[in-house]
This record gives sequence, C-alpha cells and structure tokens, in this order.
Amino acid sequence: MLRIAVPNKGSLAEPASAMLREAGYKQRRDTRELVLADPTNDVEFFFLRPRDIAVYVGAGTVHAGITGRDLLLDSGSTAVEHLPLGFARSTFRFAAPPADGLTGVGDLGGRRIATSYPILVAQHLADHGVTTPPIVRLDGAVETAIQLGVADVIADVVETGSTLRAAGLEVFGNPILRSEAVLVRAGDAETLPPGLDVLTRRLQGVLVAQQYVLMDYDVPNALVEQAVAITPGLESPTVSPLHNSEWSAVRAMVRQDETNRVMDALYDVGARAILVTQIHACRL
Ligand SMILES: Nc1ncnc2c1ncn2[C@@H]1O[C@H](COP(=O)(O)OP(=O)(O)OP(=O)(O)O)[C@@H](O)[C@H]1O
Ligand SMILES: O=P(O)(O)OC[C@H]1O[C@H](OP(=O)(O)OP(=O)(O)O)[C@H](O)[C@@H]1O
Ligand SMILES: [Mg+2]
Repeated sequence: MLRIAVPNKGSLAEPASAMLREAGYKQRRDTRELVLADPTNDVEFFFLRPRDIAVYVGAGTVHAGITGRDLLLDSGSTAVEHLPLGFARSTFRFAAPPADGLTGVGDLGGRRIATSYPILVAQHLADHGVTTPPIVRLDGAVETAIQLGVADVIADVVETGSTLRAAGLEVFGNPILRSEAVLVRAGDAETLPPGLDVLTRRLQGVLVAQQYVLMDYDVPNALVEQAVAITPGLESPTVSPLHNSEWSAVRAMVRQDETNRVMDALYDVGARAILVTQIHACRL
C-alpha cells in the first residue's frame, strides 16, 4: 500500500487535498484526522506538518508526499522532487529597508539575516562565498525582525509582496528560489515504490485538465495544414470529415492561458465555429 504524506496545516493543506480529491482519492472530512486509509485505491494518507514531510519521505517512512520546494530544500532531507504541482507558487527573497541601499547577495557580508529557512539561506550564502553572523532562525512573521532589532535583513516567502510593503521593506537582488508545491519521493530508493506511477499519472491528469482546454473548429480542407500548425495538440490533433466535403472538423488540446490568442489566429486563417470546452479529467 502506497503511503502518502499530505500537509495538515498552512497554505499547502487545502489545495493539496483538493488536488488529491480531484485525482479520485478519498480525503479527510475532519481536520483532526491524522491518518486516512483509501483501500479502493490501495493508498494510505498521513496528514503531517508541511515542514516535516520531506523528513519522513527521506527516511523512507512514507513513500511520497506533497510539500513546498522551499521546504524540501530547507529540510536537509535526501528526498527529491518528483513532480511539480503548480500551486502555492512563491519566490524566496532577501528584503531590507530601502534606505539601506542593498543591491544583492554580495552586499550581505557581516549582516544579520533572519529567516524561517536557515538551511536554504546558508546554502545560498555559501554558493556566493558570503560570510555573515549566525542566521537568526524564526518561526514566522519574519518581516518584523528588522523593526525589532534582531536582524538587518530578512529572507522570506514572497507572493504578492503586500506583507513586505506593510512592513516597509523592499526585496533586493535576484530571487533565491522560485517555489511551488511539489510531490517528493525518497532519493536513494533503488526502485520506485509500487503505485507511485499511478499517483503520478493521476496528478498529471489533474494538472493537464486544469491547464488545457479542448478546442473544436471547422476549417476549409485547403486550410487544414495552416490551422493545425496553430493547434498542434499534445500528440496530434484529430481531423474528421464534415458533411460538406470541402470542410473538415479539427479537435485539439490548447493551453488555457492561450485560448483567446489561438482563437484569434484560427479565425484569421479561416476557421469558423470555434468552440472551447473545459476538460474534466485526463490521462495522458
Ligand atoms: N503567501 C503565500 N503564497 C504562496 N505560497 C506560500 C505563501 N505562504 C507560504 N507559502 C508556501 O507554503 C509553504 C509553507 O507552508 P507552511 O505551512 O510552513 O507555512 P504557511 O503556509 O505560511 O502556514 P503558517 O504560517 O500558518 O504555518 C511553503 O512552500 C511556502 O512557499
Ligand atoms: O507576499 P505576500 O502575498 O504578502 O505573502 C507572503 C507572506 O505569506 C506568508 O506568511 P503567513 O501569512 O503564512 O505568515 P507567517 O509569516 O507567520 O508564516 C509568508 O511567510 C510571507 O510572510
Ligand atoms: Mg506562514
């Protein structure tokens, strides 16, 4: 039975469970449930703190888990990223009061840095050959550390930037990391755990269903090649004859965020009756 770790709290918990539910797995109804068996799918879910998930997976206690790329890298675990999941996207960045005029990691020598991700930050500083006083490890609300005098600089998760703005801080330098939720698995396993391939395909199916739409259109036979070049699909688009033998019907998957650009391009080429449908589920 495949053992899967799922975040029990924080910003990863709800979208991770929603994605697993979408992939056809049973998910808990009561947030106090810590273990949930799904015998139909031959899996067992363990609801754990997001920060601990890579530790359990690295130790081999559970076969796979959902966590943040930033948390994985900060865990020091040997677990590895198996599949990016496209939610909880954020950047991990340095920030300081704008008046300090800091421009990049090279300016950080000798400065006190506060963060909830000390391993990630220490690795980044080492990669750039920068030496600082010991990193100040905080649990959260890191943005306040400068005002309260325990640090000169912070390194933290930034999504919209509104928390930083409210604290009067500004990011500087390049992002340390671009993070998102990821499925992790043990890095040192000789063979992949049985059942991980099914979980992976199901999650990929959810991602594709979220990211793609189905596009149908009619096009004169003479223009099929031009139209198909605009909608190459994942493998190859379906082209079927229409009752009017001078026209064909085409069906292809198109990236959701390109829907309108593609419809405009198809119309310009001469396609008509262009229809877009949501995909509910998919197995590539
Ligand atoms: N505002 C945000 N936008 C996107 N991702 C975020 C945001 N805040 C945290 N994350 C991501 O969530 C993961 C951290 O989850 P964790 O549960 O430890 O903290 P949290 O979501 O901030 O919850 P809490 O602070 O309530 O404990 C990381 O992968 C981080 O990148
Ligand atoms: O760029 P933003 O959109 O403002 O989001 C980033 C903030 O969100 C998270 O904080 P959270 O609310 O989880 O509080 P925490 O610092 O206590 O973890 C993160 O730690 C940042 O502080
Ligand atoms: Mg937080």
